[in-house]
Amino acid sequence: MKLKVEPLNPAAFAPFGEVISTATARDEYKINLGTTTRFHDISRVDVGDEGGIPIISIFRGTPRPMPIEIKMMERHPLGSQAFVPLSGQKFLIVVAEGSDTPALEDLRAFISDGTQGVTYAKNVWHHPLLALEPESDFLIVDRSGPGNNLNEIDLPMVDDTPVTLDWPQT
Ligand SMILES: NC(=O)N[C@@H](O)C(=O)O
Ligand code: NI
Repeated sequence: MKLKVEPLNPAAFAPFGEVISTATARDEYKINLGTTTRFHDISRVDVGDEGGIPIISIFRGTPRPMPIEIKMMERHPLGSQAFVPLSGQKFLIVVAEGSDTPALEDLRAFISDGTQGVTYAKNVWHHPLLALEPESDFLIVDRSGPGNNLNEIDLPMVDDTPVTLDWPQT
């Protein structure tokens, strides 16, 4: 099965979480004597269940071998997880609707233009980081704390072939 890669946009991504960009701030105003613009309250961090705390990490991602195969998904039942590219790099996002076992038809794929990050809402199925450009860093905001915050699942194959991607025509 080939999964169509869509340009990332807030409306399309809304069932899965939030797009993080200067265009998606809930408010925007000047601070610091007008020298800085605050893009305020872009995305929410939802990590407090079962005593979780928010932490900031950096993931240094390297591209997956091409053609990228989508063989598994994961979710974090106790917290959201945010990815922000730190050097304007594009990256791939694969998510699935619903909180039950994801079926292939529930999968959606998006590509960030490099100015956009994402927050996966708590318990949303997603593929672990899919970097597309040579070794690039991502700021991560997610949860540290007790309890199991990771479910993983293998995806079915069709005719012994894993899900691959149908990239937009450039
Ligand atoms: N394993 C880990 O911390 N990262 C994943 O959750 C991911 O979504 O990349
Ligand atoms: Ni994750």
